[in-house]
Amino acid sequence: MTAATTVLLSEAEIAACVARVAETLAPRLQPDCVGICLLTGGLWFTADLTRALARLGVDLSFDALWLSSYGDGRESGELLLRADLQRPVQGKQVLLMDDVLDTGASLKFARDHVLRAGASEVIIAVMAQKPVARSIEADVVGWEAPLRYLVGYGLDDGAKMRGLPYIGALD
Ligand SMILES: O=P(O)(O)OC[C@H]1O[C@H](OP(=O)(O)OP(=O)(O)O)[C@H](O)[C@@H]1O
Ligand SMILES: Nc1nc2[nH]cnc2c(=O)[nH]1
Repeated sequence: MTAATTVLLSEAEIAACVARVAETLAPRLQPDCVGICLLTGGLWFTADLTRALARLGVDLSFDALWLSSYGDGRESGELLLRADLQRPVQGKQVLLMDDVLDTGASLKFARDHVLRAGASEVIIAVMAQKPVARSIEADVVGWEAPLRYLVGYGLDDGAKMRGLPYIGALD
């Protein structure tokens, strides 16, 4: 563990949150639902959530959308679409999965993007949500996070710390 990191949510607590998210989502998901991971940070939550859903008998189609706005900094900046979807979502229910909902700029872009591509419904699941006023809300939230700079479980500090199995705060 990096000395300055305070553990906020342990590996076991993350697993319990993901299981709860999967149980909440499972009854809402249609057989042709397309699960979309917001890269890069959403990868870890998406991997765990898709496996938790599979344990409940839900097998999603899988795709990814690569967005970037924070770069190596700690503030939301210009939002870049680095790589687009690989599969059509026309007429389909979409499940967007990401690590954290902060200002909402990334998920708002992603939701608008898949709606423009013809998705019939968009459900948003995030591992963590910060207490910030914004124009978009998640449908299912794993953990209500404090207003701190988070790392671990996909959340990076200059591309490092994503692989930490817990969520911590640097500040
Ligand atoms: O609600 P917001 O203020 O938009 O912040 C949330 C986004 O910030 C991070 O992405 P980042 O741009 O750092 O890219 P990354 O996925 O490569 O970490 C995180 O993975 C979310 O996608
Ligand atoms: N690593 C990291 N990325 C973010 N993107 C938006 N909020 C955060 C945060 O707290 N930590």
